Amino acid sequence: MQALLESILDDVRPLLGQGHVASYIPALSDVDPYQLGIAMLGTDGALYQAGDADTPFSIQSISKVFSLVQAISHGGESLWERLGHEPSGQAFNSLVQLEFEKGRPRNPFINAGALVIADINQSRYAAPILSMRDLVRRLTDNAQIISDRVVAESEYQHRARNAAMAYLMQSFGNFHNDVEAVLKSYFHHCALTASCVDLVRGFSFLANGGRCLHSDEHILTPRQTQQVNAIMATSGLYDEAGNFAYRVGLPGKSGVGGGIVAVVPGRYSICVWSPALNASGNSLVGMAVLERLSEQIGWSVFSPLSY
Ligand SMILES: NC(=O)CC[C@H](N)C(=O)O
Repeated sequence: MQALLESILDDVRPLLGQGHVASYIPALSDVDPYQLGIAMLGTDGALYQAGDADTPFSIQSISKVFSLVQAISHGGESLWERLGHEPSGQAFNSLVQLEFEKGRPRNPFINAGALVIADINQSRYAAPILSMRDLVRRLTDNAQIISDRVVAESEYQHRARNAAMAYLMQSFGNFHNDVEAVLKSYFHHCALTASCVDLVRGFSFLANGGRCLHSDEHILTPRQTQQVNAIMATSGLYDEAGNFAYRVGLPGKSGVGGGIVAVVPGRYSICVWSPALNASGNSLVGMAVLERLSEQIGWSVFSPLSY
């Protein structure tokens, strides 16, 4: 497995230099686009890593999975009264559908949906920024995880689009807390910084029936785990979710920091990171790595041979 990861990284290195780092968040535009790392954690505890797998990066929308898990664990099914679990077929920060559908976001992994989830968590926690950071520290088994204040501040300065979504939802009665306060929480969640190795630990419960691998903590029920994986598979890569299902065939979640997490249910959590993005805001080289991995090992939740 180790040799395979190394050879896949060597294989895709010529693609480095294609795509663009996210520049609409100025603090992310300075990141060196030539970085590339991968980590994989088996449910048997075996950890494999290659390239820049220990380098922390901005997890951005990967945090939307942690926020959803937090909301499910205190609210259960009731959150689906405020948003759906249908793919959107739109960009992660699109506004059009939101007005047509009367302020009810399609799913928790587009920005509008994640803002509703952040609003739900804001109602529940006295210190929403810290409670999310602590959840991520617990899940990744890394007490050093922090939210990068420079990134969070930069996102807040350039919040117009996310603010427009939140105020639009408020106008439809689907936003309960102070919009500016929820935006700050949301940006701090996006600005959490973690490495590929941290994130494979952080996502191990989704490969392991809801139980965290290192602590055996029960994070979600097996049924809830399957449901979160299903939403990742249908909506985790925004308007590229179909392409990801076709090319990779695993539940996945991307972020504009260039990270993509994928889950092989019952077997592995995987995280690949390379900062330059394609037109849908997903890591260009990350997609290529996961495609080769899935091709060479034959993993896909759509293939009977892999299970
Ligand atoms: N796709 C992403 O990673 C987007 C997250 C980013 N913080 C935003 O709100 O725009």
